[in-house]
Amino acid sequence: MGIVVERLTKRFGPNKVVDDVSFEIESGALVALLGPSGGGKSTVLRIIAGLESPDSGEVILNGKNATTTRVQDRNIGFVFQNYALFRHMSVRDNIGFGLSIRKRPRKEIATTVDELLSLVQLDGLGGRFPHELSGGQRQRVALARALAPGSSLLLLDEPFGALDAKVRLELREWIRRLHKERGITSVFVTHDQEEAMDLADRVIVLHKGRVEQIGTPEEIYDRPATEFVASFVGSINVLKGEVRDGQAALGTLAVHAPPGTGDGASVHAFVRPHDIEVHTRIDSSKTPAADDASVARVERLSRVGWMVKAELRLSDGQPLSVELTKDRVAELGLSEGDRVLVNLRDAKIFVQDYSI
Ligand SMILES: Nc1ncnc2c1ncn2[C@@H]1O[C@H](COP(=O)(O)OP(=O)(O)OP(=O)(O)O)[C@@H](O)[C@H]1O
Repeated sequence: MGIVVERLTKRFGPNKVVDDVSFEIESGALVALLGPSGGGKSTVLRIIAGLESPDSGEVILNGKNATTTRVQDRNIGFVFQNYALFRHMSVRDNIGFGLSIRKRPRKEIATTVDELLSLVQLDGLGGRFPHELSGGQRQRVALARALAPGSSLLLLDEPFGALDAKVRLELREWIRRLHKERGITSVFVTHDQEEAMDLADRVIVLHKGRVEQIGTPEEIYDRPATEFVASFVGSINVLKGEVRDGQAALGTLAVHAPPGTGDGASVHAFVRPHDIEVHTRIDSSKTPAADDASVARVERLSRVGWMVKAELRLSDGQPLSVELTKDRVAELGLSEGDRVLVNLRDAKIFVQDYSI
């Protein structure tokens, strides 16, 4: 099912929780609504589901205006964070619930439930009750239940929220698999950027009720449209400066200015920690690229898995976070207090004009 959301607005009392939100989701896509808590993600999802009505704007499902269509007529499966299973019903009855209320023949219900039990690999557990299942299993029942009525759109609101890290990863695999096998348009809400980037083929970043950016995970990561996106998704250095003679002067560092910016324009450069080269003076004699390097002091080195995070301070006082492999740190013989030379890899820097 394709979704078009057009200029949605929703207020709760004085708060504009959804503020002129528009986006399109292609049929069969796996999309994340990503943003910090309170950004309006759940409200947007609930409006698509028909559980909430917008103050203005439209929801178009499969080319038809569905803004006022009743929930039960939208053909949508919904999965919540807290499973929301019926406690007094067996797994089978939970999964078959949507079909029972639609008065489907018993035989059809039994076949569909069997099929779904095996899809979510819970064969043999149909007679259990929710309290006899683990968190991950319960969430798989919730998924199966959402799929049972043959929904062509699956909406998942923080579906992994209540689960521990290992089960979250497993369930991520589930969603990936289900999505691949069934090709159902799926939209999930998350505040976890890693989860969104890993699972979704498109990400919609929502902040304070507004769309900050829509793109593939790569676009969001490599070309953040706003400073908010840059800092929310992955870690990044923000260096502030201004354009002088076609160069973005960022304190002691300089990179190419973005096209179309004139002298005096104020710019922010976003640089990922792993896109910064570090040399020692001795090492730099082998590296011609170090000509335009800037001097920095190593303030702190800390291990993060197989990487080393180095907190540097440029000679103009700006902090700079750098990530290096352990091997590179050993090769440079780096320790805290050392003076080093840093290079920004020009091609990896995203410079934004903030003067307008
Ligand atoms: N029914 C409601 N009545 C009043 N305020 C609400 C209601 N639903 C949501 N809100 C408020 O709207 C804002 C956005 O909520 P929403 O749940 O859409 O955000 P979210 O991005 O999904 O955040 P979270 O991850 O915390 O759920 C919040 O400030 C919330 O308190």
